[in-house]
This record gives sequence, structure tokens and C-alpha cells, in this order.
Amino acid sequence: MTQPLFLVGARGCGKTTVGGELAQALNYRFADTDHWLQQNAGMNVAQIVEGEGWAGFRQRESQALQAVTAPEQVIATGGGMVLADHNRRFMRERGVVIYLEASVAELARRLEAFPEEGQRPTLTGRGISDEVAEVLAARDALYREAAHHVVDASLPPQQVVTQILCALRLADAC
Ligand SMILES: Nc1ncnc2c1ncn2[C@@H]1O[C@H](COP(=O)(O)OP(=O)(O)O)[C@@H](O)[C@H]1O
Ligand SMILES: O=C(O)C1=C[C@@H](OP(=O)(O)O)[C@@H](O)[C@H](O)C1
Ligand SMILES: [Mg+2]
Repeated sequence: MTQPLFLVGARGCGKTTVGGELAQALNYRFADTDHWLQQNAGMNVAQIVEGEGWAGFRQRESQALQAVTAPEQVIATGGGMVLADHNRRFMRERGVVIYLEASVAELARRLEAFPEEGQRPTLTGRGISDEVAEVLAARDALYREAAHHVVDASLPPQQVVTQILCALRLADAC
């Protein structure tokens, strides 16, 4: 199997963290669409949104998705990548898409501990817990529609990696 692997899911579900560990386990390269676009723009997410609005950011993240997609590549997407129908279709057709599913409580706990405001400016103007609930309610169906596999992202990162390898039939002890 050499197809690109796309990780999707809400802010804080661990796409960036798990993506790096999954790439190591498979000896694949790792790319994160947010890292790519921030390097390309010379600005962080908050600065892009301030200058160009969310519409500008969404355009840049679709470009990033196209740019980083390659064989033997693990790709951590941003939480809103699935909003565009063309991104969902592109990921499903070009590779294997994995939804890292976690509860609102778990996501809010992680984001409260590590808000990373430059990477995650507010989407709704609400507090973290309310925002996570509102955004997940709006996007959960899109993550499921995009995904070939759903894994439990509330476990420690290495266990999430193991679940993914099992879903891909790349591990023996599942
Ligand atoms: N499986 C996990 N268990 C506990 N904490 C995690 C896990 N995955 C990620 N984290 C932590 O949650 C925060 C967000 O993780 P990150 O990988 O940036 O998520 P995402 O890219 O999906 O927004 C980080 O502080 C990270 O250390
Ligand atoms: O959910 C979202 O709309 C976003 C998630 C962020 O990425 P992470 O999911 O890696 O935090 C980043 O792309 C941007 O702040 C928008
Ligand atoms: Mg991330």
C-alpha cells in the first residue's frame, strides 16, 4: 500500500500528533496542511484570518491539500478541511481517509490545556467548550462522509496509531 493517508477530525483530536507517529511507524513522510500553508504564507493561521478572513484561509488550505498529497505520505489536515465538498471528494479518491473521533469533553480538555491561539483563532466567538460542541455538531457528518475508517482518538497516541494500522490491515495483533 502506498496511497496517501489523510487524517481528519475536530480541533484537538490529535491529527498533527498522531500523524507524525503514524508516519514514523510506516516509514512514510509526514505533512500537515496547516504547517505547509503557514510556511508558504509566512503568517500563522490567526494572521491569515485577520488579513483575509476565513474564506482566504479555506482557499489556502485547499491549495495545501493538493500540494502535499503524494504516495507514502501521511497528511494531517486542519479540522475544517472537510467543509469543502471538493476536498472531501479529493481525499476519498486519492487515498485512505481516517476520522479521529473524540468526545466534546475530551476535545475541550485538550484545547483548554493547549489553546495555541495562533493556530486556532476562534471560529464562533464562543468559549472553548461551547465552540467545540457547536462545531462538532455541524461537522461530524462531514468527517464520517469523508472517512473510510473511524478510530477512537481518546486513547494515547500510540494506541491510536495501532488502531489505524489494524484498520488498514497492516498490523498482526489486532
Ligand atoms: N491521543 C492523545 N491523547 C492525549 N493528548 C493528545 C492526544 N493527541 C493529541 N493530544 C494533545 O492535544 C493537543 C492537540 O493535538 P493536535 O495533534 O495538535 O490536534 P489536531 O491537530 O487534531 O488539532 C496537543 O496538545 C496534543 O499534545
Ligand atoms: O477546525 C478548524 O476550522 C481549524 C482547525 C485548525 O487545525 P487543527 O484541527 O489541526 O487544530 C486550523 O486549520 C484552523 O485553525 C481551522
Ligand atoms: Mg493539527
